[in-house]
Amino acid sequence: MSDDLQRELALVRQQIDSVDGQLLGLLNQRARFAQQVGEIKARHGEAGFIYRPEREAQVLHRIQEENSGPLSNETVTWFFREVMSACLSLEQPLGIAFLGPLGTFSESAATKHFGHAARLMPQISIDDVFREVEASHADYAVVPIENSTEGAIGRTLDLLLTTPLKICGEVVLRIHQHLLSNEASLGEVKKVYSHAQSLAQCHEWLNRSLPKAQRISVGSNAQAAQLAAAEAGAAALAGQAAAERYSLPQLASNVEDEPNNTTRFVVLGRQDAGPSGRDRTSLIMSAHNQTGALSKLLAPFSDAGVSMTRLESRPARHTLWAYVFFVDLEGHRADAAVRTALAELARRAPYLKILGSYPMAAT
Ligand SMILES: O=C(O)C(=O)C[C@]1(C(=O)O)C=C[C@@H](O)C=C1
Repeated sequence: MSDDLQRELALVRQQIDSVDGQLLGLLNQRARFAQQVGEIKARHGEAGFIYRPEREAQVLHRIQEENSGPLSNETVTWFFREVMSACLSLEQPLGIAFLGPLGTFSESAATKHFGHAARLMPQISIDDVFREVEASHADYAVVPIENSTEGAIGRTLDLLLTTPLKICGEVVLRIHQHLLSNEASLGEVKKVYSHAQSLAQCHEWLNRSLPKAQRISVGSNAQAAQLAAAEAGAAALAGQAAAERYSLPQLASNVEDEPNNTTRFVVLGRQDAGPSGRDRTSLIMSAHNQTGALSKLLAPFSDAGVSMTRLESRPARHTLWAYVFFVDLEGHRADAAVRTALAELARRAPYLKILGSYPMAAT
C-alpha cells in the first residue's frame, strides 16, 4: 500500500470511528428511553402490551420519509426494525410462534417483522402456531395468509374463523425459491422435496429443467432441505434461510415461475393495534343465500368511500354450499369512514367478525 493511500484512508477511517462512537452513544441513549417507556407502561398497568405495532409503523414511515440516502429505504427500514427489536427486548423479550422448522419463509417473515432480538418458537403446524399464542405460551404468531402465485392459505383462513386472536400486523416477503442440493449437476437430481405451495410456484421450471425428477411434497421447505441434505440424488426447493441453516449449495437460483412471487403474512396477538395513519382492517362476513346479497353487503364500503383491497370466499364448512367472505379494507376501524361502513355492515350481514385493524406492511 502506498503512503498516500494509507494517509487518505486513515483520515476517512478516523471520521468513521468518530461517527461510530456517536452512533453507539445515541443507540444506548435510545435504549434508555425505551426502558423508560417500559417503566411508564408498567406503572399504568400496561406491562403486558409492550409491543406497539402502530408506534413501530410510525417510526419506520418517518425514517423512510426523512431518508436522503445513499442507504436505500429498505436498508434503513431493516436497520431501525433491528434497533427497535433490541430496545423492545430490554423492556420485555417477545416469543414469536411460526411454522417451523428453522429455515422456513415463515421464520424469515418473523425475523423481518420482529428483528433478531425476538425469541423464535418454531411449531410443527399452523394449528400449533395459533394454539401457542391462544394459550399464552408465545406472545405473537406470524402465519402466511396469501401468496401472489398460489392464492389463499386455506388452513390460516379456516383458523381465523374461530380464533379469539386479533390480527395486529402484516409482513410482505418476496419469495425466492432455489434448488438446493449437494449434487454437482441437475442431471444427478432424481427427487425434489418441497412444500406443496413451493412445488406449485416452480411447476413450469421443474417441467423444463427436471422433467424426470420425482416431486415429493413434505410439511415445509425447511424439512425438504433437511431431507435433501441427507440423501444422495435429492434436492429441495427452498429459500436462502434453509440453504444457510442446512449448509446446502444452490444448484439453481430464483427458480420461481413468477418473478414477483410474494407471500403476505399476518401477525396475530391477544391485543388490538391502534391507528398508525396507514392501516388495513380485515374481517369475515357471511351473506344470505339470495340474489344480490353479496353486493348489498359490499355497498356500505363504497357508500362510505372505503376502499376494499381483497375479497376471498371460502366454504363455511358447517353448512353445505354456504360461504364466508374474507375482506380487507383500507383504514382503521377507529377511522370515521370505516366505522360508518362497519356499523351498516353489522346491520346487513348475518355473521360479521372483525379480525383486526393493523398497520400496513412498511416495505
Ligand atoms: O414507544 C413505545 O411504546 C416503545 O415501547 C418503544 C419502541 C421503540 O423502540 O421505539 C419499542 C417497542 C414498541 O413496539 C414500540 C416502540
